[in-house]
Amino acid sequence: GEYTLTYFPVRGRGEAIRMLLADQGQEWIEDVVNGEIWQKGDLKQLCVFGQLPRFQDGNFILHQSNAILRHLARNHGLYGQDAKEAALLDMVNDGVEDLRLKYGHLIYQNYESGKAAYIEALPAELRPFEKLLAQNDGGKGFIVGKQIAFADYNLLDLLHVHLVLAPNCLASLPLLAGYVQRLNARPLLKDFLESDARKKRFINGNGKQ
Ligand SMILES: N[C@@H](CCC(=O)N[C@@H](CS(=O)(=O)O)C(=O)NCC(=O)O)C(=O)O
Repeated sequence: GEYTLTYFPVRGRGEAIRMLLADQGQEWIEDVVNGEIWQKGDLKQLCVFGQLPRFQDGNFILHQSNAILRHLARNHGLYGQDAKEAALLDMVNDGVEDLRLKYGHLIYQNYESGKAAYIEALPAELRPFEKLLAQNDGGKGFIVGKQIAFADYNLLDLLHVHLVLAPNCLASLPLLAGYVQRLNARPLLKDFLESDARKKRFINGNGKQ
């Protein structure tokens, strides 16, 4: 059905969804909610958990960014080739979520005081993904199996935002560095990354990055 993403004018928890849709050649409506509108509360009270993103697939409404990614994965062949690959993709996506939560805590709770220590610890936080790449076809492909999956888009977004926070964070993680370059070069994703909408979009809601 027709896709609509209702979210704030930030990358945040919406960007992996946007990159999946763009790379899969899908169109969608950006229903952008700014802070003022959100503060009124009318929309918030309609949201299952009082939060955004909200995704509409025709008249089917879904919340929770990871549930949205998985819904799109099921409908676009982005959940691996079998149950084992699907399970590994869930493992990877949960690992992305763990680090995303830590990143969100840094950005929104203790940016000034926590930034140095966070960056110091970052290579160790990212190394599990380097190892997973190394175990899959020498790290020259995707995070699991032989095809791109929803967890790739979520991991790519996580790497994008960490490269802004700490430009050298992949210096000791060559497979991840190559992975980012390789995915960024995918024609439809490249167009998306070069679009004005992407370029003008803040990463987080408080302007910190
Ligand atoms: N687990 C949820 C978390 C959603 C969430 O935290 N949304 C925040 C915005 S952001 O963290 O995704 O940028 C929100 O709606 N905040 C506004 C509010 O809580 O009133 C998800 O993954 O979708």
